[in-house]
Amino acid sequence: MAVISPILDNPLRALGVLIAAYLIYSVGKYTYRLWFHPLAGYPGPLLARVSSFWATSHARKLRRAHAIQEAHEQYGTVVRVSPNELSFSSPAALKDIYGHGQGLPKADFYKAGKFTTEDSVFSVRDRGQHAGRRSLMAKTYSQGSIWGYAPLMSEKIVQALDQLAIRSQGGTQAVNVYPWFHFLALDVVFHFTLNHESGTLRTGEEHPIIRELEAFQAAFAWTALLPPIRSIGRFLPWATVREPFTLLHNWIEFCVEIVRRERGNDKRAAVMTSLTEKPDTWLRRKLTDVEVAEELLAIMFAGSGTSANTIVFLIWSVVRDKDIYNKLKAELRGVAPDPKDVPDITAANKFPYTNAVIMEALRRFPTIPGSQPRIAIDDDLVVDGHKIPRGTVVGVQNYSIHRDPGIFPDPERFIPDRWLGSDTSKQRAAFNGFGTGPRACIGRNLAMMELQLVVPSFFRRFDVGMAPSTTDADMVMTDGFSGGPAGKSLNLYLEESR
Ligand code: HEM
Repeated sequence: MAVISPILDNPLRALGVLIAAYLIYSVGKYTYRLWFHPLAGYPGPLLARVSSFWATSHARKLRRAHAIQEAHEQYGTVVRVSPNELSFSSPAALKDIYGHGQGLPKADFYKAGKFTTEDSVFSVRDRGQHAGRRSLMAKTYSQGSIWGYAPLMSEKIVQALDQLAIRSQGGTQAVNVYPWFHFLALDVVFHFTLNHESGTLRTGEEHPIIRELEAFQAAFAWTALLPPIRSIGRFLPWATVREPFTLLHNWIEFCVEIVRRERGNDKRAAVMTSLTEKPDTWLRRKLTDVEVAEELLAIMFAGSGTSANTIVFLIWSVVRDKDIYNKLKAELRGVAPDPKDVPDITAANKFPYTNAVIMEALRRFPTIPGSQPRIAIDDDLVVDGHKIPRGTVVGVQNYSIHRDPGIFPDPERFIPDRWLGSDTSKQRAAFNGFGTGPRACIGRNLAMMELQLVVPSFFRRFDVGMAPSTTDADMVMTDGFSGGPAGKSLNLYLEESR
């Protein structure tokens, strides 16, 4: 006490002691992380090795995946991207992290991926709990069930293309197709989950849920940075923080209300039936209204922007390359005599060049571009030959593995032919657009069907020209966990084809 009281008596001296203590603590922490941490031997940007600030600052600028890719180009296939996180970029790592047995559990990062206070199949981290929830829905997402939904999806595609045709006035007016493919993708998942149409395709007016979906991205980013903000965000005085959480709250209320209403409806959507009828094997009871709503919210988020942005990037890539455009048009003229036809899904599944274009769009523009972080829970984990300490966060980001020049030569170029050779097994082993293993995309069949129906229908129906108002900067991919074009616009001239 005799030593402390002269310090406490003098506020300036007390402040100096506090600052000195903080500096000593920080120097100690950074020295440990740099030289004595179990990951100290891994290369990476200096700031990333001592602090998570490097990764979070790039995340806030929506370019975390790009920064990590630059680090891979500089340091190789394994990079330390945070004091406790390694990013890998090899097919072997894909198998080691996501593929084997049950795969590694998702990292705490996914806690931010909850809409309500409950977990969904997307956010849940426990492997047993995940298996229970996923098995409830697996049949609804099988290819057989999804293909049964093709006629309804085709109707929606015709609605969307008709709206584009009206707005393009015979090819004389540039049309921004970006919102229309978002309306379409949203209406598809809306109908799939809620058995209702959102109305946007008929009226051309944005459904409030579109803004609410966008708001979730901002809320997700804030929550990943500062978890407690999730419960207080909508009461805060700052509009930039308050607004996304308020919109998110409205969206949750809307979904819970629909679940309450739909439970007793014998014409409810198949996904709703699968979530409400049988007990969850892990919980050993049926799901509550909020738990069902959480699943629906997750599906709408995971299944709309991802598909829509893939379509937008694909169209842009095709229209700017005359050879690819002509090859695609030639294939489609050969298979669909009527330009206004939406093809049958069993036929569309086999259009060779169209499917190569789709694969190349999913490779070049993976709409989940960043790492899908997992946690090492055992002491004996080996990833691509590296022994990984327990507790380390590990991941492979699609933005990087899809740009491996050894597997995809000239990776920045859009080259559908790379999917058409006699042996494409190397490319397919490195393709991770829908994830790998037990946590891979449950909606893959729905997304693929959407791409396989939209792409031929759009390019068969229209002769397409790029409007000069579309710039390369508009089409730079942002990474806000899901990736999209920065400018949120793709302006095109669309003339009815013959
Ligand atoms: C082109 C479109 C799509 C792409 C590129 C895509 C990609 C992915 C990827 C990479 C994952 C793994 C994420 C992770 O581990 O963090 C994932 C998971 C998931 N996706 Fe998709 N997705 C698409 C469309 C859809 C659709 C249409 C739905 C639903 C209707 C959907 C629902 C989900 C769900 C629920 C998960 C979590 C699965 C689990 O953890 O068991 N996705 N998706």
